[in-house]
Amino acid sequence: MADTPAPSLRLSASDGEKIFSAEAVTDQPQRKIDAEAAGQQLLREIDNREDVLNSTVKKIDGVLYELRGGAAASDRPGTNPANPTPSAPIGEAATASGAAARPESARQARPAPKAVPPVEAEVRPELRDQGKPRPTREADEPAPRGEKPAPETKAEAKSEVKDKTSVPGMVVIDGDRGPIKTENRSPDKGGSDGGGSDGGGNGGGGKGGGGVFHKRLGPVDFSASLKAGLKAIRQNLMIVMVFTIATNVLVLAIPVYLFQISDRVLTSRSVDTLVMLTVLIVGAVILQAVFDGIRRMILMRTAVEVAAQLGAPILSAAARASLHSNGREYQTLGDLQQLRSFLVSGTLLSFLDAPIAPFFVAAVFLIHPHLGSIVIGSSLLLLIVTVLNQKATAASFGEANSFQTRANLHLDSMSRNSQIINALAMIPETVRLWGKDMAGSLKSQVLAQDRNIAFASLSKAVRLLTQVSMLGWGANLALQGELTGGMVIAASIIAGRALGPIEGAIEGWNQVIQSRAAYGRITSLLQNSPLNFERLKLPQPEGRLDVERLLFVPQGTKRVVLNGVSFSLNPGDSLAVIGSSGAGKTTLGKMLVGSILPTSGNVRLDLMDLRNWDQRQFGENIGYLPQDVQLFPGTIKANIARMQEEASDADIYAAAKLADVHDMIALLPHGYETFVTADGSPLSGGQKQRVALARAFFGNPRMVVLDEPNSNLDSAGEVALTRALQHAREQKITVITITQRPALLSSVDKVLLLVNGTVALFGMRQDVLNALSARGMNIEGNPLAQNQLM
Ligand SMILES: Nc1ncnc2c1ncn2[C@@H]1O[C@H](COP(=O)(O)OP(=O)(O)OP(=O)(O)O)[C@@H](O)[C@H]1O
Repeated sequence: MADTPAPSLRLSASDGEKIFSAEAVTDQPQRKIDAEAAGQQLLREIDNREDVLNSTVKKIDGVLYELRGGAAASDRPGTNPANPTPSAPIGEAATASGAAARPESARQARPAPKAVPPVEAEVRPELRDQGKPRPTREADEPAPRGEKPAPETKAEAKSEVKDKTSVPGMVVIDGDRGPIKTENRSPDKGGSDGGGSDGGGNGGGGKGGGGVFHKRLGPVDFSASLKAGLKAIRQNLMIVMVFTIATNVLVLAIPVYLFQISDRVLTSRSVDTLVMLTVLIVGAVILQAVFDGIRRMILMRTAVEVAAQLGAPILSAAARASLHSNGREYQTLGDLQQLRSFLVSGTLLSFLDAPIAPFFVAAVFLIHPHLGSIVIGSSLLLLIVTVLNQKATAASFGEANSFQTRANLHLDSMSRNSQIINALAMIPETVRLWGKDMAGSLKSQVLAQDRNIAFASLSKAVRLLTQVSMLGWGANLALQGELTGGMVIAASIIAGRALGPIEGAIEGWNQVIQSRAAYGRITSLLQNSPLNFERLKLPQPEGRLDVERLLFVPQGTKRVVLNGVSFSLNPGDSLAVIGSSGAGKTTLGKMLVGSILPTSGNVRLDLMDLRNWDQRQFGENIGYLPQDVQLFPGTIKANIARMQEEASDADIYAAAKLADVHDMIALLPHGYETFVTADGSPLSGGQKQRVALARAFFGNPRMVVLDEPNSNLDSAGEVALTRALQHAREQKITVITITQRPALLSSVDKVLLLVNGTVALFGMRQDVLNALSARGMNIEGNPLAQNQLM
């Protein structure tokens, strides 16, 4: 027996599959007993290995489950009785099929052909996330009963992950990942979301009425963000105040030291007392430095916290508010910067030190009432200086700020138009425009700062004179024996500490004014933002459009751009808006997508006024190609997907296909991954327009407005555009095309002729064209030229 070699068990792997094989190797198979013993040992070995393999298979199942996006725990293979493909114990598989049999669950672990949706099958390979795990169920294998289907797209997978990881009380502001805490309102309030079956993250893909409710990230609440920001400031300031008190108490160490040296050490001539005092004071000074450092660090973190809490809400609110202005609201981000600077400034520290000043005054009083009176008199004088300083500088600082705001707007417009500025050699003119406001700002600043510096110097002089008079009068008192020399010096130092905050406040007064104004603007922007008001979530629109008596008189003008414009479109209708230049077509187009609001009248999508739609839901259900196409710095892929990170490749491809730009993109060296800069390079004007067209069609919108979509297109582009319009018609998308060219008219059902902001003709295409020719007019509504008549 001892000579009998132990049977060996070999596990081998081939072709990526784990193949279980066992070989019992014996030198003397004729010895029955040995063979039996070897056989039993082999079986034991097999049992052990089975356990190992079973647990491995379970792990693989777990990984597969995770890769499929996480079904309910009860749906895990092997844990759900309804699941027909539980992890088969290895032993059973081996018994059933012999040594080479592959367990069922191991077969599942084998990389399987992907279940690719038809549209995705055509996507270029680089569009897919290479190397990322995909659902592995074989295409022809039915989903086990009770098992949630694996997500087909990245977006679905991500949205499921998001659902799983969402933290109660933390709501992400649309388009932002900032840590903004808002009230945890139920995202499903306002009706059923239809099970969220359309996948809110896919930009609304697969929508189109039928009672499917909108699903979105959650309500925004800028007031809550503001409150959270202020709460962070308040809480931190309370902690800072504790350290401030400690620091100020420890500041007394030096005067106490002086006092003790002159009155105790020098009189007793005790070195021991001196050493002990020095050790104590050194400790106090170090502690004071540490406390001071800590409070500055807390303030610095408070500034960061405020920026993190309010940055995203301010930008969101500014973006929304700029709809009705020239974009100056964006400068509120600069106000946030101002607030941050104030939070880490010495001026704030002076203000924090101020409440402790009365205690210092009291300490001086305790040393001698005369000296205390001098300090109080000086404090009152400094307060008067403070008030005068505020009155003398407030107007000039305000003026400087408003000039600065205007100069910033010029700067912004220069950066946006840098190409035209360079091409037309307009640099001197634009710099002059900026310079005029900048000069105004600097002039006002100089005036204000001159006064501020004068008052600051005055306050400094008052403080120093106070100390001098205290020393002088203190010496006099000392001569009379009412005080010791040490007490006089200590009183002078403490007085300096009492008056310091007032002096600091005067010096930093400009900052106080600016920060107060900045805070006011931030508060007003966040509290008045229309995004604060949660709208009822409606079913996805079908694309019915009603325009009722639109009047538009731009703010500050008396010009009537649109007057009594009314018309209606059914879902799937296509309309061409024609008319001469300046007739109001673009204005009408902007009004249809809600980017400008009418002076009076209504635009309704599925009967609901645009003003009452939830903005996010509305945006996801419409498409817009503006006359002046602008792309965002990013890849073509991201631009088509409206910069949505969670957009699926299939949706991007579908939009590109619908807009007929896939072939054009495919010819670019980096395809969909081509990076587009802010000025649109490396795309040509026509290519930019076509990418923007795909962006307009992204997410299967129900209504699309195209403003001069063929203005930059060549004939191939025009053919592609016509095909896109046909696609849209098949998809029952309501399309409004603003055009001055006859080429697109063949792709629309209806035509609206706008003349001087009023509807001159509206009806079926042929009827309108007949009416035009009967009146001897071209499609711009102008009389036909002689050669056109012939
Ligand atoms: N905010 C505004 N302030 C003042 N005037 C405006 C404003 N918006 C539009 N207008 C005026 O309204 C008229 C119509 O402009 P709109 O851009 O809608 O014309 P359009 O028909 O699209 O012209 P085009 O075909 O040349 O683009 C123009 O005369 C324009 O100057």
